[in-house]
Amino acid sequence: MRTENPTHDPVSVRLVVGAALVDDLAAPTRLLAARRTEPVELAGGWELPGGKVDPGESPLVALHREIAEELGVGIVVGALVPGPLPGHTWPLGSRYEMIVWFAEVVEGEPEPLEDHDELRWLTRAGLHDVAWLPADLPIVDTIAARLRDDDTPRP
Ligand SMILES: Nc1nc2c([nH]c(=O)n2[C@H]2C[C@H](O)[C@@H](COP(=O)(O)OP(=O)(O)OP(=O)(O)O)O2)c(=O)[nH]1
Repeated sequence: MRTENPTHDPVSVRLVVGAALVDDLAAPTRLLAARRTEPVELAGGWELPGGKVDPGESPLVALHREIAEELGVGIVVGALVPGPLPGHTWPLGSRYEMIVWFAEVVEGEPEPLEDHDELRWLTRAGLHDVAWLPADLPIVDTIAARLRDDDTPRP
């Protein structure tokens, strides 16, 4: 049985993988945010697509699996979004830690197939237009520092 663990002991904390999906890994200007549909206490909160690593599964395999299941796309994975915990993970409350990579869609168009009911591509200026889950706020700030301002002319 898992125990509550405020110190993020990796033995009892479950690893979650997340994708910071950007429009272009080489020159990112937009980040994909996804609105959760469950559980009820998290529904309506915005997050990075991803999910729990299955027992015996490698984190990168889990990332590709979760993104294919949730969004129906293939991705290429870039650099880590380095978190403050050992292994560059990010704390998600006391039960989970998340490892986050930048990634870019290389096959398909993202759709909210599973676990989400809306997707939005956010520019750096609009990153806080959605209500991120609380644990995601420092992650989003770190991603923001890597995004370029979107100066593409719009019709
Ligand atoms: N995927 C994801 N989960 C997050 C983020 N922020 C955050 O607090 N969480 C929490 C929500 C959940 O409690 C946990 C991840 O679980 P999940 O529900 O996404 O995992 P899963 O897709 O494998 O779901 P399940 O099959 O176990 O139901 O981490 C985030 O940005 N992305």
